[in-house]
Amino acid sequence: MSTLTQSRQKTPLVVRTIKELRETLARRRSETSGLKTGFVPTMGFLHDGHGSLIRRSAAENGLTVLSIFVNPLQFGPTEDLDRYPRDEERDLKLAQREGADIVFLPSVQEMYPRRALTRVLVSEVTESLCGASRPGHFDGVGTVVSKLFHIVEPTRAYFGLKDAQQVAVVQQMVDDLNFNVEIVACPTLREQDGLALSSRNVYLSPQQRVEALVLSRTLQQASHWSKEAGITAGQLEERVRLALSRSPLASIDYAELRRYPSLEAIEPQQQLDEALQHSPLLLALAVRFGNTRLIDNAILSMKGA
Ligand SMILES: Nc1ncnc2c1ncn2[C@@H]1O[C@H](COP(=O)(O)OP(=O)(O)OP(=O)(O)O)[C@@H](O)[C@H]1O
Ligand SMILES: CC(C)(CO)[C@@H](O)C(=O)[O-]
Ligand code: BAL
Repeated sequence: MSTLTQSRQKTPLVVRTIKELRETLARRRSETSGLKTGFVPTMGFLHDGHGSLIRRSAAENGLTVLSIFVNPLQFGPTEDLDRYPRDEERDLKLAQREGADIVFLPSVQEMYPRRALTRVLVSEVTESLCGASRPGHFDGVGTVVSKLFHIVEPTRAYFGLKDAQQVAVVQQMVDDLNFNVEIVACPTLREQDGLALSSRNVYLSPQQRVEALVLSRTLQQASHWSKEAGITAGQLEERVRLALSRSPLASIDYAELRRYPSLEAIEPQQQLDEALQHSPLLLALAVRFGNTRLIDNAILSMKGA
């Protein structure tokens, strides 16, 4: 990864209002016909996982818009909205380095100026995993992503597979509501030791940071176990929970195998090789270390797929 001090790109334009963003986009589009817009929605405190999304967008589109907005609607009342990490100056340097053209940084007042009465609710795919353990979370995500898509009108939007359920929810919403945007699902970037990059990693104490490796380590083991002849979904989940529970600081929120992207449940007695003939499977983990909740996952596909 290049250093934050490198600045080979033009300084991105920072825009804080919807009106200015719309006017800027209209101007750029009228100057260049057929201009493709890539969009990377984030909550800021950017890391190289975000960087990989911005880089890909910049490589695939004439214009890249990055949004940084900590969306209150997707946080539960006891969650970390108030202490969510923020560093605008550092974010703008990373945005510049990775090739963002416009950074949209709205205030809460700008995004939700009046009593907001409309919500975008996606059913079924939101009812398990993070949707079950964070009630209302995906209503907030669906609502803000819809608003952002209406404001930016992107050709393509880039989302990370670390949040695999979010990708499934957004794709479902785009299909159901006929948003004219291509959703691009991007692989999870990891630290050298395997920990998935996440803004919330900053909350971890040194000891929790070491213990947090149990997520990626267990996912790797699970990918080997999934290839054992005759292993069932229930057996795999059981081994995964046992491996996670060996870490003294880890408290399991969920560790589940589901079909992907439908997120349908799998019968525990179903053999994996049989289940995989119908769709890929998502092995999704959410684990707490003290007050910090981390997620990670692996998508299992048929051999050679
Ligand atoms: N390690 C990563 N690799 C690839 N994409 C990522 C990674 N981490 C986050 N993203 C993606 O970046 C986008 C913005 O995510 P967000 O700003 O919530 O970052 P985050 O690191 O996931 O934060 P948090 O720690 O709060 O979950 C999402 O599409 C998310 O999936
Ligand atoms: C997509 C998103 C920016 C919506 O607030 C958020 O859920 C995130 O950062 O993944
Ligand atoms: N990356 C998902 C945003 C959230 O945890 O609220």
